[in-house]
Amino acid sequence: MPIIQLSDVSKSFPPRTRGEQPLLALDGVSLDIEEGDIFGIIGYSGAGKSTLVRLINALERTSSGSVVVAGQDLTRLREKQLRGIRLGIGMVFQQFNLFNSRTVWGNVEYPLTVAGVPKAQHQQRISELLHFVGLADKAHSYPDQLSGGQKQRVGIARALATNPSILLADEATSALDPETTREVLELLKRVNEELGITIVVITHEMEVIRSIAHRVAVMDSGRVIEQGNVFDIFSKPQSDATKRFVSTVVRAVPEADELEVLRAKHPGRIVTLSFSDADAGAAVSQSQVFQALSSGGVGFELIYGGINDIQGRTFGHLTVSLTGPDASVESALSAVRDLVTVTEVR
Ligand SMILES: Nc1ncnc2c1ncn2[C@@H]1O[C@H](COP(=O)(O)OP(=O)(O)OP(=O)(O)O)[C@@H](O)[C@H]1O
Repeated sequence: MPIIQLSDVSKSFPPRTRGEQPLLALDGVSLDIEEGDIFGIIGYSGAGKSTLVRLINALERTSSGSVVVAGQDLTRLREKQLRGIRLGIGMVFQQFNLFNSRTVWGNVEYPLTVAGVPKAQHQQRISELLHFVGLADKAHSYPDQLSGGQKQRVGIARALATNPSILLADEATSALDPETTREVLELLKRVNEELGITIVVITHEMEVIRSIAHRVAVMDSGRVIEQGNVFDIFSKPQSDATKRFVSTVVRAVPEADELEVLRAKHPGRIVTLSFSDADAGAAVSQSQVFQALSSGGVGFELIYGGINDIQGRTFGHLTVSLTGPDASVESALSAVRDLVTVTEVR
């Protein structure tokens, strides 16, 4: 049973000026997010990600379709019941949203007070949370005395204060440098693994998806255009938008301008060989591929690409230039096609 289930969800906003069409921010979105998962949602600006988050944490209502969170259909609940649902969902924001006038301790205490947790329990809970995020020594600092990464750690501690079962991280690392991003993503991973909290990560950065997500949905113009486990999406993206996202972290097929440079240097026939450990016998087939290529007097040179590791599994795209008599190249390639995917580079 998924902990979050969206079925055919649409959300439209009234037009900004009279006579215009309503704006369809979400258009028939269906998603199942399993308990214990780290689920990534990626899309460019305006794709509908934030709207989706606001439906999951019950800040907005759907125009049609249903949102079920922890077994409760939010579209059927009253405002008072929705408040209960919100308590079970922690939020982490891009701009941290801390109270600058309160200390780190005060920021983490705030949700405990709002939730009516007895004062006598605050001390232990806050201290536990600050230890968990590695900020026990900053309890009495104010946000403007902290680095971006430290601020986001406070944001995470605050989001965890009331023991939510779900954490929504909306562009949580987008304001951070790459090194700090890695630290915050590692912390989110610990939140998932050690505390068993389901995490929904909203981002426009594929590197974030690669680093921590188990499953991912790609959004474009209010729709989910592709979804699946992260390895499959990275190794075999289907839609153009997904391919563009993947190409930001994976060198697959050379772009037109790169190809021009490669062609000038390598006169042979250029093909890309795509490997994946999901293909049967992949470990063996790499050496078989190179044997097959070099047989029959065919020369080959690796000119572009690389092998990628996604959560312990490998795939790669290697572009090679093949030289030799046409018939030999063709026969080598037909043997190779039995082992891996071969794409002609034109
Ligand atoms: N309250 C609103 N009223 C009118 N239009 C809205 C409202 N909220 C969002 N939209 C519109 O819905 C579309 C989706 O916006 P949304 O903020 O969900 O996208 P996003 O993928 O989160 O983008 P970003 O990363 O820029 O926030 C946009 O065209 C946006 O202008």
